Amino acid sequence: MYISAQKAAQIDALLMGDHYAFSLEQLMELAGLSVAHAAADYIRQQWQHAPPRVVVACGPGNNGGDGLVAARHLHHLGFHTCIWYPSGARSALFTALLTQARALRIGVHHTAEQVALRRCDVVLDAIFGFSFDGAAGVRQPYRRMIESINDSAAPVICVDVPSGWHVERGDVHEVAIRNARALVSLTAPKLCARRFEQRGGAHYVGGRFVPPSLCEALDFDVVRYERERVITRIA
Ligand SMILES: NC(=O)C1=CN([C@@H]2O[C@H](COP(=O)(O)OP(=O)(O)OC[C@H]3O[C@@H](n4cnc5c(N)ncnc54)[C@H](OP(=O)(O)O)[C@@H]3O)[C@@H](O)[C@H]2O)[C@H](O)CC1
Ligand SMILES: [K+]
Repeated sequence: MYISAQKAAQIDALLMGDHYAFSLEQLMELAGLSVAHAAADYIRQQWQHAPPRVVVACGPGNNGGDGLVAARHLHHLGFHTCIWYPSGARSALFTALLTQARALRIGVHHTAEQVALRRCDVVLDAIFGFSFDGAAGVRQPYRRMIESINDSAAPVICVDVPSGWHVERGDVHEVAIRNARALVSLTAPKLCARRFEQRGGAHYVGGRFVPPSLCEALDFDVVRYERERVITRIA
């Protein structure tokens, strides 16, 4: 059920290989849509009367891309959303995702000061996913970003892996997201999700697009989803 960082990368490579032929754009859209639905589900359960502003903190890789997509879907689901994106777009895909967000008048900010994170906000953590390497610490500006999220004491919903956590061993690094309340695992939970569950966090899985034959080939469980939902809550 819980997979290593290596297996997560293998799943991605197979999905985008000749046999399944998904594009990165497709996978990111499906991932971001799942994240938005899981975040909306969690927020609606926790804040019944005054939905908070959702600050989507995006890192430099595809985890950040999932965040850019999720911000747009959260906007369509009725949430007040803004994007915190310190890096520049690294490809035409990211430029397009930023353009789509701006066209919806979603604010795109570069610095902590511009975002002005408040205790009553919810942070969607899309800083690092399964390719994070914490051996030499977290490089700037992401170190500062994680520290200011921790300082704000805002509750955090994490995309795929809580940022700064070791993908397999969990919360073992000095600089890491501390106030993680919910986790949205994409495709299949990574090993660190076990530690997350042990702390009592809400755990969702999104990935209702993974061909069962791929689960069989790489020996991981097919996730069961109810009715037409794109996510399922497993803890
Ligand atoms: N299968 C799916 O459902 C899909 C999941 N997706 C999401 O993609 C991420 C994995 O994306 P990837 O681009 O491989 O990597 P990350 O976003 O996790 O991070 C890579 C970037 O982070 C930088 N990095 C790594 N370590 C550090 C560090 N210690 N300090 C600072 N920066 C760091 C790294 O920089 P390099 O210079 O080292 O290259 C990268 O820029 C997965 O988790 C899902 O969320 C996809 O959307 C596809 C579908
Ligand atoms: K993350």
